[in-house]
Amino acid sequence: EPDDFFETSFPCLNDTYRFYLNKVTGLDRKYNTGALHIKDILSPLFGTLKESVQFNYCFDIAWMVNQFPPEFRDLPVLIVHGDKREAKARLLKQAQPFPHVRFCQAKLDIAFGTHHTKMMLLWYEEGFRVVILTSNLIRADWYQKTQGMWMSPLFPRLPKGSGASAGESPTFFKRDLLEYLASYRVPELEEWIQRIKEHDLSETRVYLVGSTPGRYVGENMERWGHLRLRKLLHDHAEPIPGEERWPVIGQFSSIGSMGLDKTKWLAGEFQRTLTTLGKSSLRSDTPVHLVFPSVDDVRTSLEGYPAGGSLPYSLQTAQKQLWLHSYFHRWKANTTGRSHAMPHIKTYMRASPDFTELAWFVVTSSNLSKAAWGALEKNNTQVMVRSYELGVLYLPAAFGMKTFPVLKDPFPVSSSSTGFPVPFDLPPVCYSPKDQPWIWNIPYNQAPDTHGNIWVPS
Ligand SMILES: O=C(O)c1cnc2c(C(=O)O)cccc2c1O
Repeated sequence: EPDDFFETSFPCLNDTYRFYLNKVTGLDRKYNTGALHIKDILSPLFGTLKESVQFNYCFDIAWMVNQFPPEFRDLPVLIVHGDKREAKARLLKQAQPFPHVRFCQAKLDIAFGTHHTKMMLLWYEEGFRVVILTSNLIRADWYQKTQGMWMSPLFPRLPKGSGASAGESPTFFKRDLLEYLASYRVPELEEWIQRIKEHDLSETRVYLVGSTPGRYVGENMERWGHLRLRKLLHDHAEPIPGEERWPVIGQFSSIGSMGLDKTKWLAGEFQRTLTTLGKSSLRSDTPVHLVFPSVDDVRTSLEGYPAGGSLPYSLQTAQKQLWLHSYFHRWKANTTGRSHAMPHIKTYMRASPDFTELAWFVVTSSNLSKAAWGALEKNNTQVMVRSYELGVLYLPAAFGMKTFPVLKDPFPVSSSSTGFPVPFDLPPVCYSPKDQPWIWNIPYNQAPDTHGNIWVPS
């Protein structure tokens, strides 16, 4: 069975949580044991590929084709993207030399919406696998950044004639994945919805947290974005004594416009979601730590200032919300050797006051923005989501635990550890008074980066 192969070929993978970081070039090898490159994900050791779908935002088609092993390199690949007009034309032109690469344009009918979702559907001779990740399909996203993924188990085919509800997981992942795919309302995904129905996804222990553009009312308000997360935390997490002292941590690589003060969205509806545990919710006294790289974090990174090209926080947005910057903490990841590998991963979690336990953990494509998570409108009777996003929620109950212990030293990996491998250092470290959040469209010419260069955006 390939999963046994999985064990023998990748003995150092953590298959408790199936949460992996991307390999980073230039680190001591110790910090890459148990990390995966895209070529590892597409390796025959994980299954004998027949066809795949790549949902993403940014694509280098020639580079992507080259990441498949030669024996899989001309198998059909469907690209699900959000490009329109000239951008769509450029994308399709990239695939001219590759007739096996086809395209599906996701509908983006609400302004400023983007197709951020990053997911691989891998259909093998042996079954089916899903990967939900944070990396674009471009070389730079797999080189010297901190990125993450959830890799599903190998889902075997169901016996012929199995009922529609067969192969469901305790977290209803199968239903939720099918609903997410159906939300695109495109013919190209129909055959994939059918294929997934024929497979057994029952070993899945994570909950799916997606966003699909739209304006939702009534029960539909809880299907996507942060109200989906709130519903899951309400239904499947337990209240914790003294929970108001359990900090929320949000970590992301971009930031949207969130209004003139914290009550407009962040400390209101979004914090109400992040502080929900069972019946209890908005704890306005709960500490909220936001992790976003400072200018110096970027300047001293492996990539240098160019890392900031993937941290698109604009001056226009930043200057409208200076109140936000008091929440900010540095990017520090000595635990994974990734302090100088700038984050493109996005994670959210609820930690104990001493940061030794987690009440839950999310890895997702969603940055800190209303577009991604949704925002309430019309006196809280409607929620508006602009973008496609996808992530997974880890809840201790789904792993037979009350909380997740935080794994102190995730590298080298132990395959059966019950500690959760949080990718950056806890507790997060506050910005010093001199620290500034990275802003990508202003010059930095006072201090050279690791490559001796300055940053002067055009
Ligand atoms: O991974 C993504 O989904 C994603 C989306 N957008 C951007 C932008 C932008 O939207 O201007 C700029 C730089 C990087 C990204 C990026 O990495």
